[in-house]
Amino acid sequence: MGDWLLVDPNSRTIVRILDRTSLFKRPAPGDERRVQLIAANVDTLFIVTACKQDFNVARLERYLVLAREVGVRPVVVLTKADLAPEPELLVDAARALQSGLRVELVDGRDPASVARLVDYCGVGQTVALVGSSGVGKSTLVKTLTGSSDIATQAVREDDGKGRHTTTVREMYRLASGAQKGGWLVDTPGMRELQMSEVSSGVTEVFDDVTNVALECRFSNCTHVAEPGCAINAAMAAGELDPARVARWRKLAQEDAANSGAAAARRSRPGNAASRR
Ligand SMILES: Nc1nc2c(ncn2[C@@H]2O[C@H](COP(=O)(O)OP(=O)(O)OP(=O)(O)O)[C@@H](O)[C@H]2O)c(=O)[nH]1
Ligand SMILES: [Zn+2]
Repeated sequence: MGDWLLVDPNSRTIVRILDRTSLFKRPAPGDERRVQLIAANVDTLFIVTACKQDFNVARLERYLVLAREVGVRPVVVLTKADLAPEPELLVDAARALQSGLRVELVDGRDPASVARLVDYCGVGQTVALVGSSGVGKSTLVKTLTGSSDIATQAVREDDGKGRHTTTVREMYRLASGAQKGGWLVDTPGMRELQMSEVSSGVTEVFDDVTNVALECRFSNCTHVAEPGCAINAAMAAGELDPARVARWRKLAQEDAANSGAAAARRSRPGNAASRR
């Protein structure tokens, strides 16, 4: 979902699908050699997390890696601001993860509070939501679409026979005040994205660590006990946070393992036996 189509206004037929500016995809369930497309042309990714128990730096970093890899702008949306004693501390913790990272603190139920997100939601903009269950994504959808009943906000799609049918409610029209805005994607597929083939995302989100790693004496340094390891030296000198280094290592290893498995699946011949 999320493709922009060039449509002939007279015949109302599709002329072509416009080139995608971004694309979230994953291995297709059931046939992992194929890819399933999840959302195209997303401009902004709202990484939704609640100020309560849900707040977790490692989880935020995972979503930041995905955003970077796909090339969409990440915005951390901290919900349930009204329930946290000192939400500003969490805002600071999130901002520290990446220079220039935008972090917005909201009470998702309050339109005045959610209004700070409208800049990302204008006409022509597509926003996608990610975040754990219960953090307040549906509540944000309701407030951002200006509807108390999101069931009425279903996307209308052409069914190919010239009639409009109402399909799955995973894409919503945003409203900025009385004006129509862009589009909001809230699909379960976004919750099942994997850390696979995201090595450039990992490198960029953890550039504080990866820049130091460039200084290691051996280019294939594992940063465990090698002589001349710049990562170990920087941790010893208090210049790198060992916890962040550990999170980087875990994500990089997870990505390498998943990416290797994905490449192996693709190279496996399909139905080799039946072709003989
Ligand atoms: N106090 C407070 N409660 C909120 C806020 N945002 C959401 N809630 C409440 O949190 C609960 C969960 O919100 P949902 O919007 O259903 O969460 P969700 O992320 O859509 O959850 P899933 O559908 O399971 O993915 C609901 O009871 C909301 O009313 C907020 O900013 N402040
Ligand atoms: Zn090293």
